[in-house]
Amino acid sequence: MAIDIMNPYEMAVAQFEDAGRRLGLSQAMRAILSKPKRELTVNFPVRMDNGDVRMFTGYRVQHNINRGPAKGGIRYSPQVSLDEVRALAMWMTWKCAVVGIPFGGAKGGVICDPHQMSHAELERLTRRYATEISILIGPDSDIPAPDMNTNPQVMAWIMDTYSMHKGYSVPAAITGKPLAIGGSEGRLEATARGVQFVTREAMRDRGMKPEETTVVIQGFGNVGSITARLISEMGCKVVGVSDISGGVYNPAGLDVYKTLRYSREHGGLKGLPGAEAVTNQELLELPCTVLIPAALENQLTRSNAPRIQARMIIEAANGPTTPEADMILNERGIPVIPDILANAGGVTVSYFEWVQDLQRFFWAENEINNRLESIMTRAYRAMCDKAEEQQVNLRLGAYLLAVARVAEATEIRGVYP
Ligand SMILES: NC(=O)C1=CN([C@@H]2O[C@H](COP(=O)(O)OP(=O)(O)OC[C@H]3O[C@@H](n4cnc5c(N)ncnc54)[C@H](O)[C@@H]3O)[C@@H](O)[C@H]2O)C=CC1
Ligand SMILES: O=C(O)CCC(=O)C(=O)O
Repeated sequence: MAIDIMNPYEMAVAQFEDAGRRLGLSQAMRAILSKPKRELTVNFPVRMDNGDVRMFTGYRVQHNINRGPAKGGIRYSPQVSLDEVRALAMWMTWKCAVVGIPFGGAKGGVICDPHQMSHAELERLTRRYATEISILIGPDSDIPAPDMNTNPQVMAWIMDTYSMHKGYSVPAAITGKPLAIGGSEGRLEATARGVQFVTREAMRDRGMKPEETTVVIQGFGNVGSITARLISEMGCKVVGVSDISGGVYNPAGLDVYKTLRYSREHGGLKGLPGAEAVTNQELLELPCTVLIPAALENQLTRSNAPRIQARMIIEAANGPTTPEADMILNERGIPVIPDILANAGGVTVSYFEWVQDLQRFFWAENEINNRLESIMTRAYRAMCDKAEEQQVNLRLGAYLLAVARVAEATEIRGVYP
């Protein structure tokens, strides 16, 4: 591990502690909120297509459930670790609190490489993992959703497996499902749409005109690729994008629709005609107005933060910026719109999906998008006001709001003596 790459859980605790100290939370409250409430590790067998049986390890961590049922995605990746899932669960708690939706925070993960598995293997892995974590999940207790390398199909298998155990369909047990089984209009685009609303507000505040704004996006999956489309529809010029295979750059602007089609047809961005190939590290340091990390944690570190040329960073990924990089960017006057706010559009529409499933009453897409816009812009404004009032950066502004809400719920429930 490179020296400036941080353990994500230590990073999440450091960010929380910063807010906890400033809020004057008691030692007991800080101890409660810095630890996950429940952690489940499951080791389970899956029969592979060649007949072999392989063991897999998965996790489901609930950080806090004082404001409502636990909520958060499931990640499939060879790099998943318990500390990563702990961090992602804690970030979910603050995310739900900062946008004011009635959930606590959770996250799940399975150590696997879905790109090396067949559809049938992935289904068997998913169903077995869902069974193993079914002691925690449910519409009133813990509601999973997609994250990296999981999608509506995976959510459908989890919903089906959970429902098979119950003996009836329980759509509200999971969100991010296909529309045919109780998914919500707008959920697929929701995280990116939230990123777009927040980017638009942050640009307006700084007098950045879309036609003069260049954007670089790291990650071209659900969040990154749809963000690229929505941002270019806003009139901004997307000059660089990347995926795990590397990045592509054209200072004159990429044709986002052609790029999307190329990536779909070729299974990635590598070799995109009319663009210069760059590495993911080079991509982050390209000249641009707005940089949007939309892939992984630990991308902006103390090593590259001094060389970032963007005038503003929007964290579509969870945890892309280490606390050291945060300090450097802050000193350099580069605002960072923090993950817990910037990418909260996904969980916000997951909340709408859960409500619709519980009521068996579905809303139109424009209603979803309008409600999302109003929640995201209100939360963005509240974060800016808090940061201004306390003379702190935007991450701390968002944390002060979120942590205070979770601490208040914890205190008022009297869950500690
Ligand atoms: N899907 C959702 O609704 C939400 C996702 N997020 C966060 O957004 C980020 C992206 O998630 P999704 O788009 O859902 O995942 P995805 O699996 O759809 O896409 C991930 C993208 O990142 C790229 N990538 C993977 N490893 C990389 C590396 N080492 N360097 C550069 N690129 C790499 C992949 O090639 C892919 O293009 C994650 O941090 C996730 O936690 C946050 C909120 C909600
Ligand atoms: O939609 C959800 O419930 C959670 C999405 C997620 O995992 C995230 O916001 O990081």
